[in-house]
Amino acid sequence: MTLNDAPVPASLIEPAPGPLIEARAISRSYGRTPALREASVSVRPKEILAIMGPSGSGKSTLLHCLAGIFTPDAGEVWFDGRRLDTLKDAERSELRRTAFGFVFQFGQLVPELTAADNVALPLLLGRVRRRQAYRRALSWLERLELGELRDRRTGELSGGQAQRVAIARALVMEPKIIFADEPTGALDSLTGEKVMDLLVGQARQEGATVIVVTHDARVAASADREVVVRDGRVTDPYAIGVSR
Ligand SMILES: Nc1ncnc2c1ncn2[C@@H]1O[C@H](COP(=O)(O)OP(=O)(O)OP(=O)(O)O)[C@@H](O)[C@H]1O
Repeated sequence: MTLNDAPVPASLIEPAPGPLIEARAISRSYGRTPALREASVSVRPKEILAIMGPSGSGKSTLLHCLAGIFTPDAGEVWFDGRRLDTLKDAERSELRRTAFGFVFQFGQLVPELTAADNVALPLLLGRVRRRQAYRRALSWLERLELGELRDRRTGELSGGQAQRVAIARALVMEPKIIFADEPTGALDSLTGEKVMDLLVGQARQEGATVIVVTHDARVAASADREVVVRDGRVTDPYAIGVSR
């Protein structure tokens, strides 16, 4: 076979997929405090992106704007070919409920409910039948090695167990994208590493995109790419100081 007969790799024929989610020069202030200044970032489908940067630099604000929880004062947010920041509140809430999953630092679980109840909850709110909702919830709890704790109230779980329940609850809806804000911030380093491995491993299996805000370089190391936020702007970690 000559070089000319060699099959052309698909990556050279097919264009790289466009971004799944993108912030275009977004700015956002809290009163007179600017938190984001024309920040831009784009994330490809199935990519795991870590957002790092000093305290107060605007990481959480960026994540909240990407997730449609906050609306930027200027700039645009695009998700899956649709402009997110100009959607009506009801449409944006529906998108958040169906296509987005969230894992925050303190899980945001309902402590009086059991692990199974917490994971089934988003399905029940989406009108999935009770029996099916619990079947799916239990299968996710098992995937996250929590099957035995299904009937335990989440207020009585350890931090690491609670974060795994929060991951199960985020993934049960089969979201296209998971937003995680310091998901391991309240855990010791070993537990944090395990929780992050589970989040990344399960997201990869499901083909979900993950955007994770973290201070922890080990958490960032399990991402495909990292960006750094400084003074409300996103900079490439390999070209510090260059605005994108
Ligand atoms: N609710 C608020 N009201 C007023 N200012 C706020 C509010 N939330 C954030 N800020 C300010 O906006 C800026 C960016 O905050 P943000 O929480 O996005 O940063 P961060 O990088 O996530 O910080 P950290 O790593 O400490 O969580 C900071 O100067 C912060 O003090």
